[in-house]
Amino acid sequence: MSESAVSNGFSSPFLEIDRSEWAALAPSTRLPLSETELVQLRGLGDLLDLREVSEVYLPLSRLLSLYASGARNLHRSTTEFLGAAGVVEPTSRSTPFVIGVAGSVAVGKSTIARLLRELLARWDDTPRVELITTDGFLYPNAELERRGLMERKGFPESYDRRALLRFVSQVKSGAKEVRSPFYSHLHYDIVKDAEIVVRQPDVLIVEGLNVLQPATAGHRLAVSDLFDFTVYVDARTADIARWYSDRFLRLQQGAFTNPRSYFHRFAELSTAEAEARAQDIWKRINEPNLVNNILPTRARASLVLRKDSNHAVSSVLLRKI
Ligand SMILES: Nc1ncnc2c1ncn2[C@@H]1O[C@H](COP(=O)(O)OP(=O)(O)O)[C@@H](O)[C@H]1O
Ligand SMILES: CC(C)(COP(=O)(O)O)[C@@H](O)C(=O)NCCC(=O)O
Repeated sequence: MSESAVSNGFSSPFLEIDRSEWAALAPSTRLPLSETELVQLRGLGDLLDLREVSEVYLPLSRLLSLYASGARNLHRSTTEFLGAAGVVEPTSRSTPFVIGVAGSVAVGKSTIARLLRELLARWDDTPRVELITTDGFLYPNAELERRGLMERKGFPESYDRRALLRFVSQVKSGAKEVRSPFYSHLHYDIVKDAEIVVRQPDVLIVEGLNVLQPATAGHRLAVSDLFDFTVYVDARTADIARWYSDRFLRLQQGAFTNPRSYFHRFAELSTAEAEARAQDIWKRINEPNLVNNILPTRARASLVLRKDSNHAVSSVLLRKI
């Protein structure tokens, strides 16, 4: 374990835990996930194997469930304290523990968020876990076009940040049922009349590129102010660019062949042309967003997962408590 240097010369707020130390944390409990369940969670990747799950993500899910129980205990004690003076109802219910998952396009956020949802739900303290992605809060394409932002999809200004903040505030304050709009990667747009409904979970995971952004001038709060814990998924930019391109090529041979896909016009490209197209989108949109908007938020995370070129986590940076 060592002090980390994600901090511009200041004494680092993080403890850096290398892979083998972190793996030693894996509880002796049996992995609460079968091989079949795991296969369903893999998404498009082949490397997310049982070893990675048990050495990295199982301890992480345990740590998160400890933080969630800690928050619930704190709520219980403060309710008792404030309830004695009649300031709050003694029966006031603990509100959901909210986890943000941030990082570049194609770094593996959705794979990790889906896995954490499954693992967390298997711990006794956090059985009800819901997951939303911030793409549901992108402005619809028509509005992005009106604002001249079609080339900036995924940049902070391409989201309806007020609606996202309202959504998470409502979940966090214990509302019975809260609705999020739905974004389709197939249509590359918000789908009218579709929605995701969140009903008082124990844990809400909010996954998205920009969830760690602080409030901008003139705004009192950002969604990051409502998180109880945040995870930043980190890797070398050149590796992420390759993962982006690999995923693009796989989609080109799969989802893009669907005539309803926004990217159907790319289905007939040769591999070299498709690769060039992926690199062009990466260079014009996703890399500048990573460098200018996403990376600068890394030091705000509660925990940073550092991945190697094959997606294996090489170290974990945990904010000192
Ligand atoms: N742990 C992993 N092992 C192997 N491949 C992975 C892993 N995580 C993600 N991938 C692959 O990397 C690409 C990007 O992952 P994804 O979760 O879709 O990223 P994001 O949600 O950040 O855009 C996908 O092709 C995915 O299958
Ligand atoms: C939909 C996204 C903005 C990601 O949104 P998120 O859920 O992280 O808020 C991104 O996957 C995307 O489509 N970016 C636009 C550039 C591109 O097509 O890769």
